Amino acid sequence: MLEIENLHKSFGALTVSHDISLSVGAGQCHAVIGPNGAGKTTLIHQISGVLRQDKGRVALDGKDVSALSVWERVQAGLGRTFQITSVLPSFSVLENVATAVQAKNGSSLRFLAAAAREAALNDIAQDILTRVGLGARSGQQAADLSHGELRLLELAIALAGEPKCLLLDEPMAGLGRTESVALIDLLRTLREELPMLLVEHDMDAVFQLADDLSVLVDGQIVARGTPDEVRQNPKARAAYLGEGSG
Ligand SMILES: Nc1ncnc2c1ncn2[C@@H]1O[C@H](COP(=O)(O)OP(=O)(O)OP(=O)(O)O)[C@@H](O)[C@H]1O
Repeated sequence: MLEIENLHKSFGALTVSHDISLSVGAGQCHAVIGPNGAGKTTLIHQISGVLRQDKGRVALDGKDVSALSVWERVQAGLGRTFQITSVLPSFSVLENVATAVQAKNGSSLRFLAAAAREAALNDIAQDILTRVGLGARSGQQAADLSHGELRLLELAIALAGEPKCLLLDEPMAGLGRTESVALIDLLRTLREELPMLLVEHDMDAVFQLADDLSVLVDGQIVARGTPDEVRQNPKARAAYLGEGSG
């Protein structure tokens, strides 16, 4: 579903992505882990279109999206959650999601009268909110949500775009234990129908969610495989898991 081929990016003399290739298949979660400064954010930014790669290619569902803008990639089906929140704080929770539903489906609902269109958008938004566990919070102003609820709202906004693949950039950041467990459960359910590329520091989340793992160090993938394979890989243990290579 998502294919990254030989992505290469330098900032001046510093090469931050060295010919990175990886793929995310249908129904799969592929996680990228690595120490601070390894180049994870730079990689995600090239995939989402925030940064343009020097070389290489990003393809979504067989279509080359390398030259598209961020918004064009979202329209092509690349959903993403942001480390910096994309929520509109003065809007209600429902309005935040309904706005995203409208951006995706507005033209298909244009034949409806205004009131019916609004009801249809709200119904779709409410279903998505229920799915992520925020159904009871739809009338709240987004500014009143807790940090954990905001992360769920971001996810709901991403789902409203009906993505073919989801980029998750540190979704567990700042969550408490209970919230993390709930989000991991939700992502496990979503993974069945929505392939994901996950960048995450929380190893509990990574090992519970990932089918495939790539370990990024100094802009290069030094190990890859299933979580169990990576756990056993001396290079991965030495580079990231904080153990000796023996
Ligand atoms: N715009 C930029 N100009 C110059 N150097 C940059 C730029 N963006 C990132 N870097 C450098 O690229 C390297 C990789 O940064 P990046 O943020 O991608 O790492 P990361 O793995 O996401 O780190 P973290 O886990 O701390 O978020 C770092 O050395 C960083 O200082």
